[in-house]
Amino acid sequence: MGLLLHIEELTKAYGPVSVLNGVSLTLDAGQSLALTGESGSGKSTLLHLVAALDQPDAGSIRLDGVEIATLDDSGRAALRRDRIGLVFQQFNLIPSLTVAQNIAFQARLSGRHDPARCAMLADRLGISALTARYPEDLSGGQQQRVAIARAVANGPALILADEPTGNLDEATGDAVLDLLLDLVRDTGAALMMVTHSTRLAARLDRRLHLSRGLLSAAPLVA
Ligand SMILES: Nc1ncnc2c1ncn2[C@@H]1O[C@H](COP(=O)(O)OP(=O)(O)OP(=O)(O)O)[C@@H](O)[C@H]1O
Repeated sequence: MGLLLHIEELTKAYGPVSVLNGVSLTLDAGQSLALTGESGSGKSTLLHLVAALDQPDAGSIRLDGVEIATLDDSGRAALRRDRIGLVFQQFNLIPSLTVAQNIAFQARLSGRHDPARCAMLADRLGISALTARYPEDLSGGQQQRVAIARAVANGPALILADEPTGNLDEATGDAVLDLLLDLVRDTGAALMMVTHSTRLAARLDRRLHLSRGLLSAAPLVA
């Protein structure tokens, strides 16, 4: 499968605090990448830049050959809606919508709502019995799984997941990663996943470690 994401020499500072100092990486369609690094090392910052939610100070991010910096606001919104599945640490579920409506939300916006796929995802994530409930009636781990279902409901080319198993017990976290890796295998999506778990990171195709604003190969066992 071909190159999907090409990041070159990315830098980002917040005021005097330099967070990314020249980050480069490539990711192929159908490939999974674990991103590790200490708290505050810039992992979320990197995902935000790739998701076009924030702009780098310098460097290049190309998705399918398209330089994200050349897109205007609506182009970036379309990219997030149609090509990228985002799972962030804040789940950002819509309180006035049920679980089922939350899961379908992004897919409906992009005109790709598929009820059978939503049902399959809810089943795989163990939240089928919760679809009529509202987010405030769910535990943190249940909300996290709703956010994951929503992120992948419309078959994104790139799944960006920031600690997607952070609120889950080990067995549920394993099941969530099983689903993400099945989607990578079955749909050819690429997965970039931040995790603090070396055990989970070991199940992905590649591992990179972010430290002092630079990426390096992460050891299999920390
Ligand atoms: N909007 C912002 N304004 C100022 N500083 C920021 C902003 N966002 C992040 N930072 C700083 O950038 C650094 C990297 O933060 P980031 O959230 O990317 O780290 P992280 O590796 O994802 O951490 P964690 O594992 O704790 O989630 C931190 O020092 C943080 O305080």
